[in-house]
Formats: sequence, structure tokens, C-alpha cells
Amino acid sequence: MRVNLGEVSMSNFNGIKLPDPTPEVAHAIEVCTELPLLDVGDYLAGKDGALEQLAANVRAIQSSLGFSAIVNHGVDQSFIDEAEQQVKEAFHLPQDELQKYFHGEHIQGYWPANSVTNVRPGYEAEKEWKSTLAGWAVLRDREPDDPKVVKGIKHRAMNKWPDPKLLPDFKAKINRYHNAMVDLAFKLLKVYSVALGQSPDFLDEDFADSEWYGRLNYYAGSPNAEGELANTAHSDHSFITLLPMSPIPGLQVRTPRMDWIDVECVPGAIIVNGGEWLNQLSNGRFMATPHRVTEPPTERVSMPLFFDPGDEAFNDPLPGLAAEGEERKYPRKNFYEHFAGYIDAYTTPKK
Ligand SMILES: O=C(O)CCC(=O)C(=O)O
Ligand SMILES: [Fe+2]
Repeated sequence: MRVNLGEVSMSNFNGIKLPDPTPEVAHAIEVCTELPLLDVGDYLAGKDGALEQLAANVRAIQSSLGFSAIVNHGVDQSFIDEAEQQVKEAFHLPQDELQKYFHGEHIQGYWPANSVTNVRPGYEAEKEWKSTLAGWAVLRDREPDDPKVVKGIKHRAMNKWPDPKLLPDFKAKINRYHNAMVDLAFKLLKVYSVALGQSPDFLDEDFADSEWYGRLNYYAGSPNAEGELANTAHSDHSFITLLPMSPIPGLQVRTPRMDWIDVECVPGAIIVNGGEWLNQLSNGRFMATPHRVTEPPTERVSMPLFFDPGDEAFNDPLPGLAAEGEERKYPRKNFYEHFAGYIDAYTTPKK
């Protein structure tokens, strides 16, 4: 599929015209052999015109490959490295210790390898599924008196943390990592808002009570598992997902040509991809691109941060994004309904 960049930059986005994407980005999405690289340093430094240029690049990327990698993002590398180290140590705990933090009905906490179907609706036929990855889900941390905790709302419980006697720094280092990623996501929210043809603060209200979600993924690795899937093809439920690049291979992204490319590591870069919530707000114009992970040769940790709106936000197409006479493509839902439906579908226990 060839992307018509002229059309992408001019029409269908609430009539808001942005500059052309930079030649590097235009080339990257034309050939689709690796993720387009975006330097967000000028934008974060508040340089004149940087927001508009970045938004133009994001609009072109999200209208095609749906994945990019950002550099000069300001997240301290030591926060990432130290969080990753904590994840490794947690998954090295004995099985009977880990089972104490089993995710339960809220799907918050630990889940062992091979325990869930990990089949996402729409992807059943992709390939024999394996789901060999283990995980630990950490949602926005809540206090015991949080109204949703008190009411026992599913998926809105308190997080489970490993015993501090065993892992004294886990909670602090994971929270520090997530807080830095969420800060960055809020800065990118303004870029996405402009890319969607809105004012920079148009989405702020929807995200004021952001229900972000952190997944700590652990792949034990297997040297002989050539090409087998550990994390099956899926699109993320999120608005956007931020994921520090891993030096251990495995992540693959589906291109508009419907082939799969291996993501090559750019040390220090953070992957940004659009999720299903973004896809719905744009009435299908911004991609929630399928991706998957092959069984890595060695131990591998990945820590995606799913950046989400508040539970009460709706998936209505943004102004100007359902062109006149065009039907909305997705049934109306609030974020909570969308999230609960997604998580429950793919974490069905394996029979
Ligand atoms: O492990 C990775 O690199 C990606 C993980 C992923 O796609 C996910 O957890 O949604
Ligand atoms: Fe994902």
C-alpha cells in the first residue's frame, strides 16, 4: 500500500493543515523496513514550529505504519534499566512465591507463562498460539480509600507488589519508571491532539484521570525456538503505547503491505505506537497496528506503558474526523467498557 502523503497532510483532519512530514519520515513509511525515528528534543524544549512539524510526522506515521521510535525523549535511562533489573529479579523468585501475587479476577499482579489463551479477538487464525510470556500488570496505583477500590470495581483494585523483604526496591523503582513514562505520554498527548486536527489541549479533559496501565513482560527465552510466537499478534487497547527498545530481538510489526518486520534496536529509543482507542477516536484513520513477539533466544523483559484516558471518556470520533455523511465505525463505548472487554477477552484462562 502506498500512502498518499498529500491527502494525509491536508484533508480529513478537521481541515487543519500541517507542514509536510520530513523527508526521512516520508521515506521510512514509504519503504516500511524499519520504524521511523523521531527526535522529540526540539518539541520538548519548546522550539518554535517543533510541535507542528512533529504532529505532521505523527499524522503521516499513524496513517500508515502506526509505529515510530522516539529519541531525546527525556526519560532517564537509569530509570528504565533499574526497573528492568527489578522485573528480572521478580521473575527469578520461586514459583510458590510468585503465585502469591496471582492476578486474580482484577487481572492485576502476576501471571505465569502459558496460563492464558492470549488470543485476541480478530487474530485467532494468525498462527498457532503459544503465549509463553509471563507478566505482571501494574495499573495506576490506588489507595485503599479510592472509590473504585471501595466499590470493588473489576480491574480497578489496588496493585499487588512483591514482598518488600524479598524485593525492597521493586515498588519504588517500578513506580519511578512508570511516572516518568506517564509524564512523557502527557507531553505526547498534545502532539497527537494536533496530529488529529485539534488544539493541543483538546484531549486534556479526557485524560485528566488517566487510567494508564503498565505491563511488565518476562520472556524466559529459548535458544532453539526459531520463529515461534511468545506473544501473539495483537493491537494494543491503548490510546498510545510507549515501550523502551529492547536489545534482545523478538518484536515484529505488521506493515501496510501485510508483511512482518523485525524491530531493530536503537539504543535508548522508546517505541510509540497507536492503540485501539486512538483508532476509534480517529474513526479508523490512525492505525492500531498489529505486532507480535517471537520467542527470544535469551531472557527478555519488556515494559510497555499503555497510556489511556479516564474511564468516563467516550470513543466518539473527534470533530471533523468522521467526514460529512460518514458513519462512525465503532459502537459507542466509554473507556472502562472498552478496556474491560479487551482485557477479559485475552486473559481467559487456558483450558
Ligand atoms: O515485548 C514486546 O516487545 C511487546 C509487548 C507487547 O506488545 C504487549 O505487551 O502489548
Ligand atoms: Fe502490544
